[in-house]
Amino acid sequence: MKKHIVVIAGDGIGQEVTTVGKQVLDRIAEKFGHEFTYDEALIGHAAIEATGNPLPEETVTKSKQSDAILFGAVGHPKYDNDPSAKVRPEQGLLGIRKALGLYANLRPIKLFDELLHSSSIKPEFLQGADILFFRELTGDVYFGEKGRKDDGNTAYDLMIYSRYEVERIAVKAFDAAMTRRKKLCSVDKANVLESSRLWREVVQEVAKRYPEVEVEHQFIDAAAMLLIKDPRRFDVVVTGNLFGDILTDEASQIAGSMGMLASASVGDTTGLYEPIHGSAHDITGKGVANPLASVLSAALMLDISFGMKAEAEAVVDAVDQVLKAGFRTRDIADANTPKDLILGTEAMGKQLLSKL
Ligand SMILES: NC(=O)c1ccc[n+]([C@@H]2O[C@H](COP(=O)([O-])OP(=O)(O)OC[C@H]3O[C@@H](n4cnc5c(N)ncnc54)[C@H](O)[C@@H]3O)[C@@H](O)[C@H]2O)c1
Ligand SMILES: CC(C)[C@H](C(=O)O)[C@@H](O)C(=O)O
Ligand SMILES: [Mg+2]
Repeated sequence: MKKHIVVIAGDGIGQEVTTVGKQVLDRIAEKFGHEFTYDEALIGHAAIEATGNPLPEETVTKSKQSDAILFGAVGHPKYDNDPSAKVRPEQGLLGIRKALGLYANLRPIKLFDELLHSSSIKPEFLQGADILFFRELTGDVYFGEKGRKDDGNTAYDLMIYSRYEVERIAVKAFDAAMTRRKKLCSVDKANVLESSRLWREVVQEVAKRYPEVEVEHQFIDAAAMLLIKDPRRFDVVVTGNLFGDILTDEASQIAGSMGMLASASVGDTTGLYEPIHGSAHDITGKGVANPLASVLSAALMLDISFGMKAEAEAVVDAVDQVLKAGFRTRDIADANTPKDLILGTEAMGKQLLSKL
């Protein structure tokens, strides 16, 4: 199959990890007889530096014309420490999600067996944990009206959801639950927020179309607690943009590290595949970032956008083999990991390629 992929590496470790993600895609193409062509596009701080705009029009055009997008990360300390900055790298990411109508962000929480004992959570609470988050991605407080009033002394971000926005993400989540363990947990704050009461109402309506799915509703505060206390109780979780952002960073500790969590942002058009982590200023340029989230995002691309199941499985299997062989990046190593098995980004990539 011929596929055209746009690589939007972005900022910080985004550059380092997408290099490995792309190498893995190349190896898959070679191994399975596909032809993948690539283009690059700017976003975030890198785009601001080059064009003054965190999301140049050209990036949107190239993305729309592609078959899939491999995304790295955006962010720069310069803006994190300057709340008054009007132009920010993160606007690039939010903008491309909106421009491409990528309303569903699938974040699988997959714990590789080999990492069971290196997690900060006790293995007896973790073994067998397997959660698929559906984070709504183009609505909520992220995209509601925002601003300042009273001479800048009051600020607001409107938390807003429309029925159709909740319905379409709920349908995707229920459809996925039907292919899994048929359990769905919807997370909101309906005891306080009106937008959450609409959320719950719509999820209850959609649930009637899926009588086989066992549905529970949890408030975000309780869900955050249950995720650590008993991760195995969850199968599919559907939630809003902000709650999903926070809960999945928390859930990264079930998988071992932020560097292990991949995601697929899908909707109306071209899918965008992005690790859940950011540009990680603290390790940028050190060559120690874990590339597996990018590699596993590439696997999601193969599966979801290209329908290449065997190819996707080959990638996940290679990750599994590398971990079984004992190799670790720093973030997933523990006190028992021999020093010579702790690899940098590039060396981890080489190990993966050797398994493919
Ligand atoms: N999708 C995105 O592009 C995205 C996501 C989150 C944060 N950000 C941006 O990234 C910047 C840094 O934010 P942050 O520090 O809150 O979050 P972060 O995800 O960048 O980093 C959080 C912690 O996880 C570690 N980490 C993250 N990815 C890793 C990897 N692949 N391997 C090893 N360790 C990894 C980092 O070193 C850091 O200690 C900010 O500017 C923020 O806005 C972007
Ligand atoms: C950088 C930021 C805009 C982004 C988000 O909040 O969606 C990030 O945290 C993520 O999880 O992809
Ligand atoms: Mg996040």
